[in-house]
Amino acid sequence: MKANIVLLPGDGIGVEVVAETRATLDAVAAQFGHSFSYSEHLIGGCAIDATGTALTQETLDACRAADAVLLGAVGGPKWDNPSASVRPEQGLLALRQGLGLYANLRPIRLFPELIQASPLKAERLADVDILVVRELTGGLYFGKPRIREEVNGRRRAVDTLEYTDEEIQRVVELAFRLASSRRRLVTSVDKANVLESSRLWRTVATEVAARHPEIRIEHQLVDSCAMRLITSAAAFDVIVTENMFGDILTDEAAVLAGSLGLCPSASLGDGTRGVYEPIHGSAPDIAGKGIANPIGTILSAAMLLRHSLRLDKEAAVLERAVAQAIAGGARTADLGGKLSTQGMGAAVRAKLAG
Ligand SMILES: NC(=O)C1=CN([C@@H]2O[C@H](COP(=O)(O)OP(=O)(O)OC[C@H]3O[C@@H](n4cnc5c(N)ncnc54)[C@H](O)[C@@H]3O)[C@@H](O)[C@H]2O)C=CC1
Ligand SMILES: CC(C)CC(=O)C(=O)O
Ligand SMILES: [Mg+2]
Repeated sequence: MKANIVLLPGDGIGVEVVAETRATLDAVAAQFGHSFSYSEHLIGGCAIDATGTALTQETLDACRAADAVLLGAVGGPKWDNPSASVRPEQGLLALRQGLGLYANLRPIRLFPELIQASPLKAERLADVDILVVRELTGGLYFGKPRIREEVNGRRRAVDTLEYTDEEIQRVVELAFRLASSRRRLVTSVDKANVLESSRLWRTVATEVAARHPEIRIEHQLVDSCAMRLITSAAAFDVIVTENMFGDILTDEAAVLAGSLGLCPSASLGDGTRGVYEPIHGSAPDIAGKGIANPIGTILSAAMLLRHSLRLDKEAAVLERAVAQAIAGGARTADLGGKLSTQGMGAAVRAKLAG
């Protein structure tokens, strides 16, 4: 098949992990006789430097016209001035909103050979297989008003956590659909003991659950959820939650896997187009050294093959190649190894045909 893929490497290690993933997608295409064409566009800090804005209309239009988008990461110290009027992260938020990608699927799966890479005891990690469905275009990252001002000599700032019932319903509905082909448990995470928006979330989640009697629902407060992710992660199947809660809980859950650099994601809306990106950021502490782990991005590309291109077999072959490379001892520095980003990509490609 022919597919038009937009690459948005972004900033920092985003550039390094996307380059390695493109080479890996090319290897998949060659193996199965597909033709993937790529166009590369700016987002984040590099877009601010070139154009003054973190997401140009040109980049957004290219993404709208593509079959799928592969993104690295945005941000870095160069653009971190708290008084700056434009920030790299705004580009990513605008892209997600502009493409209507309201659900971010973040699977947390463990490779048995990496159990020792996690600081947690092995017995806490047995049977962990979690899918976090993070709401992506609402909640605290998008609510209005958003204010920063000075009033009577005092500095004041406001962020707003706002949801409509429709925004909650569509993402929770998706979580239930996904749970139906898994272990049939949805954990809806909120802060309903304090937040009005969470009480609406819990009410709507309960209404959605009533339409899916074959699937169990449990409600969990976000603070105790953070604790259970460490003490009893295997008890979770699908977690569905607010934008910022999901952002934070998934970085925590990455510790179960052994490294933030291993974890992929798919940002999806109602159609087949999606944005696929690792859950990590631009990692300024290791950027430019060629040592970032590309596996989170390569596994995001596998999600791209499955969700946007409907290439289930190719996705499975790529995921198997990653598993075999890791089983064969391939390790970047975050996993205690010595492989470079390119070395890890090459180790995966070496297992593709096998
Ligand atoms: N989706 C995105 O584009 C995201 C962007 N960011 C941005 O990234 C910048 C840095 O944020 P941080 O809080 O430092 O989070 P980060 O995720 O960039 O890094 C956290 C830690 O994990 C390590 N790490 C991350 N990815 C890795 C990989 N692939 N291989 C090996 N080690 C890896 C880093 O070296 C660092 O020690 C900020 O500007 C932030 O806004 C943060 C999260 C998501
Ligand atoms: C806007 C992003 C920087 C938020 C984030 O950390 C993420 O999506 O993982
Ligand atoms: Mg994050």
